[in-house]
Amino acid sequence: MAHGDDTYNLKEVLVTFKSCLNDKQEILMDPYLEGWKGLVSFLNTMGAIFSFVSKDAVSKIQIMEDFRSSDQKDHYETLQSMVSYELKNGLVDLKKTGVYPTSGCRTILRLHRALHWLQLFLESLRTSNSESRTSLLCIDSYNASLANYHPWIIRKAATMAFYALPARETFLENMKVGTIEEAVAMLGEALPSIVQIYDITQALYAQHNLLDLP
Ligand SMILES: CCCCCCCC/C=C\CCCCCCCC(=O)N[C@@H](COP(=O)(O)O)[C@H](O)/C=C/CCCCCCCCCCCCC
Repeated sequence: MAHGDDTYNLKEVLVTFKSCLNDKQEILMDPYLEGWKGLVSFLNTMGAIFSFVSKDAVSKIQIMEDFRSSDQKDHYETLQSMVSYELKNGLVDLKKTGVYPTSGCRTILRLHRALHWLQLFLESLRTSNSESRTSLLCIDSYNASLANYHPWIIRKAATMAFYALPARETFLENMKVGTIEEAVAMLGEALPSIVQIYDITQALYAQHNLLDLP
């Protein structure tokens, strides 16, 4: 799926997240980035109001894809190998932004925080009812996660954009995975892998004191 490609199949995207773990419970970079690219394609259908979000996600995906096509690509095969390689070689700005403003570790940390938002949002979408407002579900999930890392101006812009989200039933229909009930069931199937990826990444970053990278 290319950047900015507006064709998407959310079922495939969420299945891609399922394929992120290898048998050593390491997170494979390529399907992780593929999953994000699919989400961005879906986001692009939500209107130009989200283009500032989409651009930021695309630029972070691109940074990681550049690592994956560089001479050092093997070190970026999993999140675990990336952390070990970058730390061993002093390639991460640990305290303040300096020589490595776009290290793999800090770039993945931004996507990882966004994955927490996604997890909360999908869970609330799944368990809400037809009366619930998607915009409010999204605002609540955002405030409980990503917003804590964003300055006032981004929080304001994000909140305004969330009000443009369609009603819950339209949103679920836009997912194009069948009926509303089927879309809800698909969220239930996809969430455990997203939670697992989030938890493994969180533990990896906590173990190496990387959760506050500038
Ligand atoms: C099955 C249902 C599907 C739900 C579909 C969700 C689609 C979401 C697609 C992409 C999510 C966007 C991920 C955004 C990554 C943001 C990373 C970040 O925090 N970046 C900030 C910090 O970066 P640095 O400056 O330190 O490099 C950056 O400042 C942020 C800029 C843009 C604003 C980010 C707002 C994030 C809101 C995320 C919610 C998206 C709303 C989607 C609504 C469906």
